[in-house]
Amino acid sequence: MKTYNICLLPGDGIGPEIIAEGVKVLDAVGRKYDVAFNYTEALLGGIAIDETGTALPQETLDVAKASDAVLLAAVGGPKWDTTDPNQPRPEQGLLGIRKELGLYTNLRPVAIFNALASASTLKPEIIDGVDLMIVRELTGGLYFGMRERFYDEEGAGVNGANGQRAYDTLEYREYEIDRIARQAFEAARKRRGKVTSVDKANVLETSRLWREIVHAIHDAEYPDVELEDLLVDNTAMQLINRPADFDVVVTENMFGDILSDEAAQITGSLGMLASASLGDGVALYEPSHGSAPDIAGLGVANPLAQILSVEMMLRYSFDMGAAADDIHRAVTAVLDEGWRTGDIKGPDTPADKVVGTVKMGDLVCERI
Ligand SMILES: NC(=O)c1ccc[n+]([C@@H]2O[C@H](COP(=O)([O-])OP(=O)(O)OC[C@H]3O[C@@H](n4cnc5c(N)ncnc54)[C@H](O)[C@@H]3O)[C@@H](O)[C@H]2O)c1
Ligand SMILES: CC(C)[C@H](C(=O)O)[C@@H](O)C(=O)O
Ligand SMILES: [Mg+2]
Repeated sequence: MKTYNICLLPGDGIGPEIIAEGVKVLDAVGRKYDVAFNYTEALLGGIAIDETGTALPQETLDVAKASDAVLLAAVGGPKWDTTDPNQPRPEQGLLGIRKELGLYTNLRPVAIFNALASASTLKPEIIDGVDLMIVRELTGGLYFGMRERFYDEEGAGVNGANGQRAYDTLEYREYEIDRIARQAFEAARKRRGKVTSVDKANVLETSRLWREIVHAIHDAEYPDVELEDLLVDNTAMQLINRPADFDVVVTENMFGDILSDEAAQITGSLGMLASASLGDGVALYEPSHGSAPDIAGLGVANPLAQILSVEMMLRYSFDMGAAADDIHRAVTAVLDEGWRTGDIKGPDTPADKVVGTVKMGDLVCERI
């Protein structure tokens, strides 16, 4: 029997609740296709800080690197929120594992499930036909540049300030832009053949370099793909104005973070947005949303972004396209039958169709 080893990182908040549903779905697929999934759970984020003092313990990294794929839920929460730069933060664990595993490509598919059209913030005629893929650069930019907090004389005393100062740096190397641009063009060739490259080239030097490199690769190797440039502020507006016009959207780390939460709302909820983080080795799959501390422990979180991340794992890491299709079909069927978690229910959803995290996972498994 084919066996895959999966590193599980439940993390914090709703993390343990939703990852359990992802595992349930994997097991359902395993039974159907006679494949065994072995799980090794490891610590990441706030729980890792509590138990080991660091958000990314070496042991977690070792388990992740030795696995065939990593399934992550979410990290963070108010318990560990601090503005003290000397205190560990859960998010450092997430950024650390992305960097250590070299996961420079983050794919965030924004597809509409027809049954959820009424859950979208946007009008039905605007979301009709929306199917876009955000290709977010994940290991560079502002998230990983030099940063510092310090005191300096200049600002001290002005309006009573005591002179604190801080900076973050936004930096990109040519090869980092080159490789993410290729990922976007390759994705576009498998989709509808269009790439929108999002930057802020009217202001930022990194964006001007980004634009030059994206165009050079396009002209030399992907002339068959349609390429458009769009400034990030305009993109934020166009995403809710004409979302169906986008196919592949490629952008730097922070713009991608912001635009993907915005795009999630087109689908109805952040609880629907899956993601795959890919590099040259083991890949990591996680929902795009966070640990949702406001609903943690209540059993009401939507597990579908996690389950759809499992779908991506089967497709990208295990070459199990048929099983991935089964998951997608099962989720579609459950939604078509009217089942909803709280975040995607509409004014017309009957109360007996509103289910919790575990029930939603069960419904998907039954249809696999
Ligand atoms: N990948 C990650 O681990 C990740 C991603 C984003 C935020 N975070 C962290 O999560 C913590 C909370 O951040 P936040 O509140 O800004 O963002 P969040 O994504 O956790 O939540 C935003 C809103 O969406 C809702 N939501 C999110 N996922 C949901 C789901 N599956 N089902 C139903 N509703 C859902 C939440 O209840 C909340 O109202 C912070 O510590 C943040 O740093 C982690
Ligand atoms: C938690 C945070 C560091 C993370 C990010 O900004 O990358 C999250 O918002 C995401 O979108 O995965
Ligand atoms: Mg985010």
